[in-house]
Amino acid sequence: MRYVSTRGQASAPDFAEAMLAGLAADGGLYVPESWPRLSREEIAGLAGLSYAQVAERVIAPFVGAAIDRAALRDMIGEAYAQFRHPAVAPLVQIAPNDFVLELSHGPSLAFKDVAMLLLARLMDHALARRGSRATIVGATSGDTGGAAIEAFRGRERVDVFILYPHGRVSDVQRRQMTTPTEDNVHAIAVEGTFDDCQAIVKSLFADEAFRRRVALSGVNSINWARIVAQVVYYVTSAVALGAPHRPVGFCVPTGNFGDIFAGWVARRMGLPVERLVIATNVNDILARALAHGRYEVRSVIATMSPSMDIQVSSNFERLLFEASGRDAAAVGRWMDGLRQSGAFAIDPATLREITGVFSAVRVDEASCAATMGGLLREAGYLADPHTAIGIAAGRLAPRGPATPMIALSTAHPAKFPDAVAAATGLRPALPDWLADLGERPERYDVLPADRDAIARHILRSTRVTVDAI
Ligand SMILES: Cc1ncc(COP(=O)(O)O)c(C=O)c1O
Ligand SMILES: N[C@@H](CCOP(=O)(O)O)C(=O)O
Repeated sequence: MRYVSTRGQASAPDFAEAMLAGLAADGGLYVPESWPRLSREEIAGLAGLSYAQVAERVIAPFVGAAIDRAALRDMIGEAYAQFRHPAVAPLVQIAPNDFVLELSHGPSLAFKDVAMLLLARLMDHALARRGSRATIVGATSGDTGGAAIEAFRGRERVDVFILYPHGRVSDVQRRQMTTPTEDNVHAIAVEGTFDDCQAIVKSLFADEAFRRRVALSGVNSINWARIVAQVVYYVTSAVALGAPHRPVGFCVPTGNFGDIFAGWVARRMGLPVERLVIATNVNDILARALAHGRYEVRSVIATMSPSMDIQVSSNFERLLFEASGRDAAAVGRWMDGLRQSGAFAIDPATLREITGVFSAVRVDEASCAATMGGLLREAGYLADPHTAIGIAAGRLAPRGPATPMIALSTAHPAKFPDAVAAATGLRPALPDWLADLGERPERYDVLPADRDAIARHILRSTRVTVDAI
């Protein structure tokens, strides 16, 4: 399978190259040249299979000949054996037609584990075949960092640098990044927002000399391999509720738009998804964009769902590319507008395509807290603030009366104990393997939101430079 960039000026010959590149050389994001399809019969045939078996069938067409099928099967098997629930991503019913898809049974207690544990194995495999190594640089608003550090810690072929906004992640999220002792992982507290961190990462990717010098790669959802692994749970959950014979809706707590874009991919492959609901907190750029056709960056507001405190929602670019009929020139103009003035207008035809499938609902802090409290009282369900935003948005979004709505539970409540305790009166405890997290020594560097300072820090610290390859 060949991959093309959303900006039209770069391509990758296969899955492995697209994965190792992370971001395309023209600044765009990779998507497959064509979309694989799952027929109704193939979808029906997934019923009763294990999560790993479904994952292999969904992921294999995107990987093509780049990785041997038996090796892919082994890596998938190993990755999903790390989950603490036999179903990997179990569905919980909270009302007659409302379900929660729990994605936080992995080692870092967030949905990021689903993709990251596989990505670490896929990258190792691709690097070993090339006899090379990589420096991974990622930005996190809280969860990607912990999952990436967990998945890549101690791996010989990669050094990992994670940029997070200083003082804007929860204590548990920070400690997951700062307490691992392996010397191939580095946490950097950036004096800025997540958007600053993400902009710095993108600008490092745009620096060809730096990119080559450190063999740069990425683990954010700008990396196609992240998205493809996330498609799987849309398929397993829809099939569990009757697909292909019964359509479903999904509501997804959204920040960087990677998770919900994976839902769009599942639909594009043939899964009967009636509606995809973008759930945002008060950082509502996507809700405003869908309502008014204008994507306009504002200042980030800190909330009790910090992982969604994002303005520049990277994967929206992939949706714009698809919804505009793969008009790379238009995407280039929109992204130029965003860089120059912090805004762009979406043309009416593209907006119609988007709103035909997606709805967007903004959930404020009071509704988020009320949803957490109500869920515990009425359904006995303890949700974290991100999940609560998804559930609240699903209740407010337009839907057919018979269509089951699946809210994605993206994090474990114990990652946000203060917010959960304030809303419910219950303070969730960390699971056994993280019980002493608060006592482990921390190790991190604090740096200004300055691209050059961060580039120098990475160059000084990485063991991977082209001279060393
Ligand atoms: C707990 C949690 N929920 C939701 C999101 C938003 O997901 P996405 O960035 O894929 O839209 C994130 C961050 O990515 C997260 O960590
Ligand atoms: N919410 C994310 C932000 C980065 O998203 P990604 O999916 O693009 O890695 C986080 O928790 O770090």
